[in-house]
Amino acid sequence: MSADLWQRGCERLAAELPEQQFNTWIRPLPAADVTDEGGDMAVASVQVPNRFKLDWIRNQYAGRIEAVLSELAGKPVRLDLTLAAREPQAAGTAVRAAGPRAFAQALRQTPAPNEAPHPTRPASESPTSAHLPRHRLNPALTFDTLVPGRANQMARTAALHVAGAPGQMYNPLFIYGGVGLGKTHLVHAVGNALLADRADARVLYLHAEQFITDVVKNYQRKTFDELKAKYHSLDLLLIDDVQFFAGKERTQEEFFNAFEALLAKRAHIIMTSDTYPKGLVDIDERLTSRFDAGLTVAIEPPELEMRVAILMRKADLEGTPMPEDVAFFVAKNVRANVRELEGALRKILAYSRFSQKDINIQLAREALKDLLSIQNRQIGVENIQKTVADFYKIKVADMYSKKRPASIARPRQIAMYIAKEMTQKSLPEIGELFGGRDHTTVLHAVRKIAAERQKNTELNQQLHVLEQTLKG
Ligand SMILES: Nc1ncnc2c1ncn2[C@@H]1O[C@H](COP(=O)(O)OP(=O)(O)OP(=O)(O)O)[C@@H](O)[C@H]1O
Repeated sequence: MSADLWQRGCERLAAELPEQQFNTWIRPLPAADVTDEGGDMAVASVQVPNRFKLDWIRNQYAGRIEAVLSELAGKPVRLDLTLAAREPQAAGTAVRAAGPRAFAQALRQTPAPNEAPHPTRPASESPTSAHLPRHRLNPALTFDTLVPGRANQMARTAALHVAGAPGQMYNPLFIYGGVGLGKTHLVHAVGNALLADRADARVLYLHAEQFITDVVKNYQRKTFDELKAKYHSLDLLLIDDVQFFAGKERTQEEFFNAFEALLAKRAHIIMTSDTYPKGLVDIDERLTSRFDAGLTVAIEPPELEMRVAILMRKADLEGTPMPEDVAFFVAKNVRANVRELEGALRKILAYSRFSQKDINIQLAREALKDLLSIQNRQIGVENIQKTVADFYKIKVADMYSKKRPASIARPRQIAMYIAKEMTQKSLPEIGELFGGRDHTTVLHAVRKIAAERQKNTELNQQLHVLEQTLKG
């Protein structure tokens, strides 16, 4: 594969995209590392400096980048976006963008001072810079483009309600769920809907990480009044991934102040997180109890019919309708979350465009060959987590949460043990899938349960039932 593929791709994108968009999002990216995957597919790996940029590029440009690279390479090229490691991690290592936990963990590894998460990021590079509208909403993420279904019914209904009557019921609204299930999409939808209704509404979308950055900046400059003026004057504050506040005391304090001020003047606050308020760790109780004081709703992984609907809808939006039988085939095989569905769809579209063949099951099977062969070989960790959580009557979210009571920690260890026994995944991969835990935690769980199984017949029996269910 030609080493300058990325360079040529960028030249093409520079010609195609508006200059400002190209300069903001594509030009600053480091050159991709392009590798062949089994000959008929290549992977272009690109490190992105932060999660906000990563999500934005994935949502806005990934399809286009893949299409351009595929055309230039003469074969399908998959784009693999990863979060670049921050100092002080060794240069060249990357934190895979598998979920907020992994990223939060990377953040926590940054050195003192306690709250200086981005010592190396120049202000001009921040996603809060003038390249974006002040509210920082992505106009593509609306209620119209969000496919409804059982999995998001409660959250969507509550969000619609808030968009229609902010500052009244369900304040604050707390939305939680696993990665890639549409939390970010939903909060943007509320902001966009409110602005469509009232163009002068003061709305702000922020990833929690950006709030932290703001607090640090104002702390250094001793400009807390500005910070207050900015946040306390809003009508709607949308704040994503609040679990990132963990361990950041000063940020929590400022957020608490903003929170109280906004509620007092009946502005609305919507937050998202990877776990429910009481499941948050290293966040002051004073805050978590307030998070829970309005309405807390979960977004679950979508069921089969919803996955089919999402695929068909997104394919339509791309201008390449997907036949229903193909959508069922893909949805049956790609189950983890919507982001993965989007990835599968992109692969199929790129494959179809490149080979100039219509989309059918055969083509989908070829495009998703790698993914399907992995799945056929092994039972998914997600399935293990669900089965074990059902069996011990805990929430699936507890599998990724940092909660430690024995009633949760034990089923989690059992799930890790089964994941090691029944899948091909490595200890670090399993740790990652259990909320970004260290591989030594997984190893400890595996050894502990394996040893106990020898002595404890009741546990052995339970494990047996679980294993049969999973094989079933
Ligand atoms: N119901 C849905 N209909 C259409 N698109 C969806 C739906 N749910 C999620 N998506 C899409 O899936 C992708 C991932 O969603 P989103 O970024 O909102 O997930 P998230 O829950 O915020 O994940 P994370 O915790 O990783 O930030 C987005 O491109 C979003 O538009």
